[in-house]
Amino acid sequence: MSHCGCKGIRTCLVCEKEERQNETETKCSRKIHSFCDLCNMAYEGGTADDHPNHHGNTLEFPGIFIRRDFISSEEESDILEHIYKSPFVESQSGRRKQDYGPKVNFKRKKIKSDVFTGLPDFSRVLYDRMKSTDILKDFEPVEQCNLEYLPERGSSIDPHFDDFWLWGERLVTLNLGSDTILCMTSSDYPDISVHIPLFRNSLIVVYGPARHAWMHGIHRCDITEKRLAITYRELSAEFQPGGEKEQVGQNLLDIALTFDGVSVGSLKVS
Ligand SMILES: O=C(O)CCC(=O)C(=O)O
Ligand SMILES: [Fe+2]
Repeated sequence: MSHCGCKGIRTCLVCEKEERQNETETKCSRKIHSFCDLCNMAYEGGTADDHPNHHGNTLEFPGIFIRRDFISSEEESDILEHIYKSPFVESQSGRRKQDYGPKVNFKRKKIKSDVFTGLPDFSRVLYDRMKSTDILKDFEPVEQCNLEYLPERGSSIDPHFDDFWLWGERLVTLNLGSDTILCMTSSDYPDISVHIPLFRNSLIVVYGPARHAWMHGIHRCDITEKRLAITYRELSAEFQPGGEKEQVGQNLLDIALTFDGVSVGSLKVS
């Protein structure tokens, strides 16, 4: 498991380090709580490997589902091989990305689907497997984003909420390449952060309070080896059957599930 220095101790050294680079921000003194997917509980001061010998105060943390070994190592190699046949585009905070989805202006609430050719072929088998787990049996992804994190580029993702207007309840991520930690923070709990283990080849579903009440991010120092995250998103109620924008949603879904897509960055701009 990659190590950021804040595991098992009470103060978040990551935030402290970032604070030292920017003296104007207030010092982070959040107490780390490590989420254990085998107990569905977070433990103050714990680490991802403690189970079953946990100690420290407990914190319930609903809205996280983890399926370890969702894919095998052979499948991981195959998927990565597919991914690296397509070009990446530079993204923020040292990340690179590949997008399979509509072009969206979240501020203006505008969606353009003409650049969207569908999810990639290799996602078909993952889609079928996702739907065979109870929590995802009605999951219909309309967007896939592949994010590459590299330690030498200092890749990270700042704490954020994924959009609520277009994207629905469940955020689903397949973790490839290496382990890392998803750090959850909430302004309602200024004294704590919750560390969710993202095991290599595991699938995570973020939903409920973990989706709505907690921001998620990944610290730079938790990326110690190359990591590739594949995130699938579903539509919000407004774009689902019975919603005001049902037709727009259906159109996106029809395109997505052709599994004939090329990443948006691969399209020739005329
Ligand atoms: O890399 C990850 O696992 C998280 C990515 C993420 O939060 C996002 O793309 O919105
Ligand atoms: Fe996110």
